[in-house]
Amino acid sequence: MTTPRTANGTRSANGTGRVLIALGGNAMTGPDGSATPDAQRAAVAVAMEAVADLIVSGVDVVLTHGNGPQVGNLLVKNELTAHVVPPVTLDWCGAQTQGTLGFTVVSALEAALRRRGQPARVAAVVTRTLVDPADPAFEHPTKPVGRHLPQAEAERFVALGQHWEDRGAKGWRRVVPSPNPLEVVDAPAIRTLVAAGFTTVAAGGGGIPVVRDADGAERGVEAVLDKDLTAALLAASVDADVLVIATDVPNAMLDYGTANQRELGRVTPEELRGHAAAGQFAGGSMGPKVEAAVRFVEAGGRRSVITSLDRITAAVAGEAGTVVEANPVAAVEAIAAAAPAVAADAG
Ligand SMILES: Nc1ncnc2c1ncn2[C@@H]1O[C@H](COP(=O)(O)OP(=O)(O)O)[C@@H](O)[C@H]1O
Ligand SMILES: NC(=O)OP(=O)(O)O
Repeated sequence: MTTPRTANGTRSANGTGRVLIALGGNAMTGPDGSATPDAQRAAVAVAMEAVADLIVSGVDVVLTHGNGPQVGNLLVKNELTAHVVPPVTLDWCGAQTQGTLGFTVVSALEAALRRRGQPARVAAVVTRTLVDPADPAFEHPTKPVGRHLPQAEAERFVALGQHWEDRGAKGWRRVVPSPNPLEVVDAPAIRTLVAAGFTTVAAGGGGIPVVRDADGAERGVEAVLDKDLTAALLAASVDADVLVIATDVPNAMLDYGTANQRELGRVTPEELRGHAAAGQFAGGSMGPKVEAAVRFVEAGGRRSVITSLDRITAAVAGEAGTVVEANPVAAVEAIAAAAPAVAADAG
C-alpha cells in the first residue's frame, strides 16, 4: 500500500504515491446545484484545474465522481417522456451518466494538462459494481437523487408512489435504493489502464449496480450506489495509498449545524466510528463519506481525507481536512499480536 509510484506505475521520486480522488456533486454542478450542461462543464473545469496541479506535482491520480443530480434528472426525463419514447431503467440512467460525466471530466482534464505542457493520457471506464440482490437497501430507499423541491411539490410525487425525504434547508429530495457495493467488477481493466499511465476515471456514480446470476452473468439492477463507498473499494482495487473525498466542506464536523459545531482534524478509524455511532454524521451526505474513509483505512489504506476541493493538494499530504489514519501504536501492537501465529504457520 505504501509504495510510491509515478503515473506509469513505477516509483515516484518525491514519494507522493497513488491517490484516489472522489469528486462530490458540488464538483459536477453549479453553485446552486444547477445541472445544466454549461454549469456542469464549468464546475468540472474548475475541479480539473486542481486535479491537473496535483498530477503535475507528481501524484499518480485515479478519479471517481458522483452522479446524484444527473441520474435523478434522467429518471424524471424518462418518466415524463414514457408515452413518447421507451423509458429505460435506473441502471441504464446510471450508465448514461457515466458516459456524459466521463466525457466531460476526460475533456476538461486533458485540456488542463495540455495547458501545463503535460502529456494528456486520460481515460474513462464504464464500470459495473457488484451488489447483493438480497441487500435490504432495495426495500428502504436512502440515496438522494435529482433536484430539491419544496415540501408541497414533493408530496405530490409521494402520492404517486415515489419516495422523497426532507433534506433540510434546501428542501425535499427523491430517494432511491442504494445497496452496499461489494466488488468493482471492472477493476482488472481499470488497473491495466492505471498501470499503463492513464489517469483513469472509473466507477462514476458508484458504478452501475449489477448482480451476478448463477451462471456468472452480471445484470443491472435498479439502484444508485454511493460513490464514496464504492471509492473505498476502488481505492483498494488500484492499490491507492490515499483516498481523498472532495466535497463542499473543509472537514467533517461534530455537532454540525449547531452553535457548538467544530471541525474534526486527525482521527483514527475507531474514533471516527465512535462519532458515527453517536449520530454525528447525516445519512446520504457526510455519513457515507465517513464510512468510506474508515473502510479504506481498515482495509490497509495509508490515509483517507475528507475535505473541500480547493484543499486537495494539502489533503494528499495529510495537512488539511479530516485525516483518518490508523493509530500507529495500535497497528504495531496488532502486528506483534499476530506475529506468533504467523511464525507458527510458517513453522
Ligand atoms: N457532521 C457533518 N459535518 C460536515 N458536513 C456535514 C455533516 N453532516 C452533514 N453534512 C453535510 O454533508 C454535505 C456534504 O455531503 P454531500 O452534499 O453528499 O456532498 P457531495 O455532493 O460533495 O458528495 C455538506 O455540505 C454538509 O451540509
Ligand atoms: N452516486 C453518488 O453518490 O452521487 P452523489 O455523490 O452526487 O450523491
